[in-house]
Amino acid sequence: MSLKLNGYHNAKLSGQNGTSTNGHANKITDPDIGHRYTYEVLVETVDFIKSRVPFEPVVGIICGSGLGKNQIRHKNASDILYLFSEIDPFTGSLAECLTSPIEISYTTIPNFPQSTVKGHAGSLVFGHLSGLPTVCMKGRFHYYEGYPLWKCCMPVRVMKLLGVTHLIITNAAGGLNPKFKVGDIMFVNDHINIMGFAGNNPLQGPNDERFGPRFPPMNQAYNRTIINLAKKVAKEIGLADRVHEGVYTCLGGPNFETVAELNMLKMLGADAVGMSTVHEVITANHCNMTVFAFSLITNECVVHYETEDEPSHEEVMDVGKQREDSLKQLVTELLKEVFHLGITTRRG
Ligand SMILES: O=P(O)(O)O[C@@H]1C[C@H](O)[C@@H](CO)O1
Ligand SMILES: Nc1nc2[nH]cnc2c(=O)[nH]1
Repeated sequence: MSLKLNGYHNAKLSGQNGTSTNGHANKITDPDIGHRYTYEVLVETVDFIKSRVPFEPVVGIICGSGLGKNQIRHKNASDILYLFSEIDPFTGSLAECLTSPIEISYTTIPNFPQSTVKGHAGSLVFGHLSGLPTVCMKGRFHYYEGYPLWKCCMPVRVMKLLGVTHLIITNAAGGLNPKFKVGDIMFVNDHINIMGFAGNNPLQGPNDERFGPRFPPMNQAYNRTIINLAKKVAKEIGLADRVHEGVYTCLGGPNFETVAELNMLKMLGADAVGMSTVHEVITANHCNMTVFAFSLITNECVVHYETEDEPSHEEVMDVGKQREDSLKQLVTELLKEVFHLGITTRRG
């Protein structure tokens, strides 16, 4: 059977020549786990990107809902889209902070999934941020779009192969912690992988040691030094009373949670809930990237039946728009500090 994925034959995605930890050849027959991106397929994607971008990014940024939606103005209709006018450094989406940007639409990148969600533009933007070569994902992939977790996380491995050592992951999330207000920022210090409890993990299936180990640790998934730097930077730019630290959890979505579910998540120790990030963080840690993640609290979770407020994606995007200037300033200033200190990757 020959299925087509983004114009590339399934066979190309299912070579499965990764090393199995028990020494046996990987013979995949289960159709659900047999169509992953092999190392070689990702190299093909990376080669395409490298042929269009004249530098290697060291910083990767994944823009959350509402934080990566604006289209950069284009000079022509080709697959590489050059910015031609100067943009105010603190207006527009996070990607607009990049100087001399080169934007590549996901639709033109071999093997890349496509964005289907409002507020997720669907392109990679390359440029410099705080003087550092950076790639920014304007639009991420979610499980509820119909993508399996390994596919949602494919761009993380692409970034790794492009040279990215430090990944900044942003998301929009509902606040479970009663201290959190709409518009606050939560630096993620840990997560609860609820989808993983049921065995749904982006690393499920054959392990290719060229990416990372079969059994990666996750107890230091979020770089402590960067969280502390982010707190310092937040203070310096006047955000001290709007930032918190906390535990993020992700559900599959697309529906927002019931009152009973939210109360359960609170009891479990989650401070914010969203529909992304956890699997990206797992994939990034697996391949030895240094991770910093933060949530923009776009709504307060409704934990009482008497409350009539309802969350909506429109509200999520509106809050993203309102807070994007602060977030951009935070990321820009933080990056200066991170690379001044020279923080190394997890495994040296
Ligand atoms: O991509 P993120 O995690 O920032 O988006 C959150 C979760 C849903 O995609 C969306 C709901 O409004 O916001
Ligand atoms: N699951 C979930 N995702 C969100 N993204 C933004 N707000 C929310 C929320 O309340 N719940």
